[in-house]
Amino acid sequence: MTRLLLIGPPGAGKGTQAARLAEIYGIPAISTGDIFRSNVKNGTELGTKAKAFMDAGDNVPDSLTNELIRDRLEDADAQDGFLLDGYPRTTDQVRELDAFLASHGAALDSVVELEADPEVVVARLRKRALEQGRSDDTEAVVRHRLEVYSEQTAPLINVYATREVLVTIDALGEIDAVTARITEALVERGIVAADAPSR
Ligand SMILES: Nc1ncnc2c1ncn2[C@@H]1O[C@H](COP(=O)(O)OP(=O)(O)O)[C@@H](O)[C@H]1O
Repeated sequence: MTRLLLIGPPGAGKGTQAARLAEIYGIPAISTGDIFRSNVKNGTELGTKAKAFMDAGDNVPDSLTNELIRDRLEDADAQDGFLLDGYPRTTDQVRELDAFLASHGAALDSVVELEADPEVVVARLRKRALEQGRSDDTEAVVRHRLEVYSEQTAPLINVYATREVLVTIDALGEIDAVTARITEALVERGIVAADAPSR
């Protein structure tokens, strides 16, 4: 049973690491960004409401996001653990997640912060824009997403540090090396068993 959360600026590699950690630990990776994007693609009501915020690089309103996560965390596959990527992003979302977990008698095991220099993440996102063409990867929107991150999301790192669940990982370097840093740190802290695979 592992309940993990990945936090870090856009472009730090949360999505990439989330997919790998989910596979290693056999838990679902739940990415609010991916869920919103698939709703936009499928033209759902939620997608229609979220699209303008996403294209501007702003957070989707907490009410929509909280509802979506509440539903997703009720799914059968999330009952034995999960890895949240991109949620919570605001103090209101932290309160919502705390209340949800408390009402299920659960708590987060660890919050993994992926730390990366802002200029490096801008460069990474520019490269991704060329390769994948995400509509929120233009330079101006990327810079705005970084501002939104430092204003609304970065303060959450202190909240989790105070609760002593924070693990800070250097997100620079090879993808495999970053995954290994995370899995080693989780073993060191006794959050996952030492015989769990490390890659
Ligand atoms: N927890 C959330 N709360 C509000 N909006 C969100 C949340 N997660 C994702 N979004 C929306 O989806 C967009 C893309 O999110 P994401 O894929 O996590 O990208 P990144 O972290 O790389 O900026 C965000 O800019 C925002 O509009």
